[in-house]
Amino acid sequence: MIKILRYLKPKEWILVSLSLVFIVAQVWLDLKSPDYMAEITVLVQTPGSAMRDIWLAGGKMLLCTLGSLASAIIVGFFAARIAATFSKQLRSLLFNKVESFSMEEINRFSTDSLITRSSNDITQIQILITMGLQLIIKAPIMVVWAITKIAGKGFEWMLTTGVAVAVLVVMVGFIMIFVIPKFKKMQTLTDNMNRITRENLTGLRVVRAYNAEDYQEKKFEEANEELTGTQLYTSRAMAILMPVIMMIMSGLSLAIYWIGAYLINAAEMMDKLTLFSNMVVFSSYAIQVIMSFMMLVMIFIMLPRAGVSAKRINEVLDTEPTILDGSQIDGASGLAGEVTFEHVSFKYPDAADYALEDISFTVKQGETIAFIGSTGSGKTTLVNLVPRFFDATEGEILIDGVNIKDYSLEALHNKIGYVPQKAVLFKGTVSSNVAYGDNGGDGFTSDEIRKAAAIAQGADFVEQMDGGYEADIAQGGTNLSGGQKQRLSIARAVCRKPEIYIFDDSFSALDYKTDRILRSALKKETAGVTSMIVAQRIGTIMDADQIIVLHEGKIAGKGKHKELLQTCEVYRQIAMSQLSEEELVS
Ligand SMILES: Nc1ncnc2c1ncn2[C@@H]1O[C@H](COP(=O)(O)OP(=O)(O)OP(=O)(O)O)[C@@H](O)[C@H]1O
Repeated sequence: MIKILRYLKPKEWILVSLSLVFIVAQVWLDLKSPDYMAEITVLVQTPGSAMRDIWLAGGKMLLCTLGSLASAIIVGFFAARIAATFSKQLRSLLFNKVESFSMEEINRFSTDSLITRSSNDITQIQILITMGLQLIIKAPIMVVWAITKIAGKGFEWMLTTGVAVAVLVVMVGFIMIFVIPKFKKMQTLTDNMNRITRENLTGLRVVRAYNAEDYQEKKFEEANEELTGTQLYTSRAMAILMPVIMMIMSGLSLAIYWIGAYLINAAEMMDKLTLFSNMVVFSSYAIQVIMSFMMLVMIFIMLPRAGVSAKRINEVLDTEPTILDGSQIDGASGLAGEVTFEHVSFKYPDAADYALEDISFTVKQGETIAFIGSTGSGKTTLVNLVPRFFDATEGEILIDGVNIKDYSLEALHNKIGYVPQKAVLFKGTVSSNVAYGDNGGDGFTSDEIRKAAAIAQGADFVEQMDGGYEADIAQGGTNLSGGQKQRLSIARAVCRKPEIYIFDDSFSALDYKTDRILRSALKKETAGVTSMIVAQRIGTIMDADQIIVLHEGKIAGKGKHKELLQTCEVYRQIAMSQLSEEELVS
């Protein structure tokens, strides 16, 4: 918990210091009140006291109470401000950190856990600061101060107060031993709940189509029950704790007055008044001591859960991304768009086997290289190494003669127009989706957006949409068909005018005719740009300058379509399953 406080800004520390001043003032005022009460008690018991003096003492007591109230309100305001700005700061830090993560770190934490850490965990810290700042500072000061006030005012009363505090400490300790592990579990269970809810919402169509509502509900119910059970356990423990503290507090008052009655009874006439006044004052201070312990208990309730949350947030913030930024901006001159793999092997983190082994090839500027192979042969993995979504385990990848690790990530990504297997669209408009991101230039003009959409064969359907290029796109592009989404995704890559295109099975959602027209438009309009194409269809890649046939992560064949038909059995089998006899021999 302490570690996370390093993210508090100086301005917030100033507010914490000011809160400290007001809290000390509040404690002083709270502990001053009983002194005036003792004064009033003595005045009332002393014959011939002036009414004016009683009013004066009463007035001072009232001022103390009002002062304490004002201080509490001010501290409350400060605490709310510190908590809100600190949460904002943590949210931004987490967001930026997660953005710098490679797929390895994201998979390690899991998306659901990262969402809980950025929302629920931060809320726990916010609650602790809002409610706890006052208590954390006030309780210890109050305990020490109140004890010094009552010290020496009567051994019997001190002993009674000591016993009450001891009972309280044992009770709280006992409950905490059982409750703290549950708080830790609660955050993991919240992750689990988020995972199931998210899975259900994103896969809703499949859930319905397969009548899997009951199955999903059962999964949800199990997670929900477990979370509720844990919450109930902790709430019940706390529900026992509070009345017990109140009982100890009332019991202590009763014991002080009871002991007081005996002491006053046995005392000389002259000492009775002093003893009575001491008893009244002592009981007030003793209540303050117990109240302070009660505050400490509340801190103990909030602290473990917030502590767990702080640890989870720190875990993310302390994680160093495995993909480190280089500094190079430009590649070797005259090589714009050249990609070389030199004996590249790759193993997914925690995987036993290599997904790619000893891959070597070079594709020159303006050429098209295609990757084909059975499902799971490593095609996506291979192209994902180029934008450094993962780093190669062995070997080197060069772009324009420079190792991709030496480029700044921004410069590297500016060279690439990446179209993923599954089109990703963001909430906004057609234009904002096509002119997405930054390519290191001055942004994109509407002509460039239209041209990119036309090359991607998307102009016709965009113009028919309500609002054309300003038409709304729902989150995830749910108001578009698969092929339309894919075309906008391709237009986005075209619009940034990259040196290298990466099409990861990006044409599969298009019909054969559109696929062919789109590729010929791309070839014509973007001559000089290197293309790396992953495809399942032979028709999509048979014109490529170079085809790499992958089989179980290794290169099974390399060459042009006709050569491969002669030399590569894997390729021939794929081709035979897709092309007619005439197409094969032509
Ligand atoms: N994130 C991951 N973690 C661990 N293993 C993975 C991961 N992604 C893919 N793999 C494994 O790596 C291998 C290659 O997967 P890849 O997605 O590259 O295949 P692919 O040829 O693109 O398949 P497809 O044509 O079905 O898209 C597969 O065996 C797969 O199980």
